[in-house]
Amino acid sequence: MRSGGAVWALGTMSGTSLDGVDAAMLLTDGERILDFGPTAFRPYSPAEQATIRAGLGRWPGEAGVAEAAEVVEAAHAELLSRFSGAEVIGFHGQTLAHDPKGKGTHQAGDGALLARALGVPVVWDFRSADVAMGGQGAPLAPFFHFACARQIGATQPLAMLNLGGVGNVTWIDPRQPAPEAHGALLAFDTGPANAPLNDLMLTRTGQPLDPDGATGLQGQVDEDRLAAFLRHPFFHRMPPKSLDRNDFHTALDMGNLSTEDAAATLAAAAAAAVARGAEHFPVPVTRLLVTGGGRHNARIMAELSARMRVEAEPIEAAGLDGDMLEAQAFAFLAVRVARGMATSGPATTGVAALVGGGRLSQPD
Ligand SMILES: Nc1ncnc2c1ncn2[C@@H]1O[C@H](COP(=O)(O)OP(=O)(O)OP(=O)(O)O)[C@@H](O)[C@H]1O
Ligand SMILES: CC(=O)N[C@H]1[C@@H]2OC[C@@H](O2)[C@@H](O)[C@@H]1O[C@H](C)C(=O)O
Repeated sequence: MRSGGAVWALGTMSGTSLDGVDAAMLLTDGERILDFGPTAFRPYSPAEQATIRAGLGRWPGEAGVAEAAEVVEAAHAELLSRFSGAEVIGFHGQTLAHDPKGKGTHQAGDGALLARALGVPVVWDFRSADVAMGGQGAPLAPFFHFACARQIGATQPLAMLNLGGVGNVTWIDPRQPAPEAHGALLAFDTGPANAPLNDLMLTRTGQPLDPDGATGLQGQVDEDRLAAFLRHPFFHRMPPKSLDRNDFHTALDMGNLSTEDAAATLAAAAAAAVARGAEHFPVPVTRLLVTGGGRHNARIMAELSARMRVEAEPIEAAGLDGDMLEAQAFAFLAVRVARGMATSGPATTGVAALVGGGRLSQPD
């Protein structure tokens, strides 16, 4: 990869919802976004998804992990071979386990193998260095969110909220000179987002999600269960903080509630968790831009607008692509890693100092 100026980078994300792999091209110098390029999505087949699911919660060397990694690598190799012109690839891999204060963080998939298969340098293992230095290892998108805020011409503090399996929010002050600057960012995982709702829908209806929030829109929120959920110790921790996909499993038991009421309650829980998190924002935001699949859930969006002092808008309202933002983030971060720039800091992961995580593997 060239050492200066903007380059085309190709980023990927295989998220906690296990639906598939996103890939996106980005023209960037690691500071600014010069252009957005083509994007693509490759779903995991049910069999592939089952293999990955069997590896969830497992650590390198444990049963099922090698098989999950093979699925992840093959899916990425197939998807990424459809692109051309990238000088570097940012390969996130699939998080199987995340326990930053304990065993560490584990993303399945070998970037060195992909570099050889694709003939392009690959940056990967983005989270380990941050965890090794005492950080949460997540979220990592915030430095990219800062660049996005600049790119859309924001002049006042705003928030970008990703509602995937887990939720994560970035508070941004675009008046600061750079994401590393003191007071530019505050980021953290907000709580569970779609994962518990997907699990409920699958168990109760056989459908993998609540389409557009239609089921939740028909139900009533169980306020007692919501209040019990908000008593979880996670909400009493100061940010930055991060979550594993299943950290809230027992706190979100919907018992014998009807499917409609359970879906409404889980949608409200996702939104209430964000509102709780927003109490930590240094100053209130002028916009709440929502990315990730949860922005399609009308019940979650309505609950967000009701619980925050600002309307929740899909990030498309600002001209950004809510399906591809995470993949674009890892394209951006790959360029930063390759150029020795920081990818996280005290305000985004709680790490002691600015860190440039990630390993760079050359094709030969
Ligand atoms: N039309 C829709 N209606 C309701 N929910 C939807 C819709 N489309 C997507 N979702 C929800 O969004 C989820 C996928 O979101 P996304 O792709 O942002 O997650 P991810 O990137 O895998 O997760 P994470 O960001 O936690 O790693 C789906 O599992 C589903 O719950
Ligand atoms: C450990 C891990 O993979 N975390 C993911 C997950 O998905 C959403 C949320 O939990 C966030 O912390 C993170 O991903 C995004 C892309 C991030 O690092 O910014």
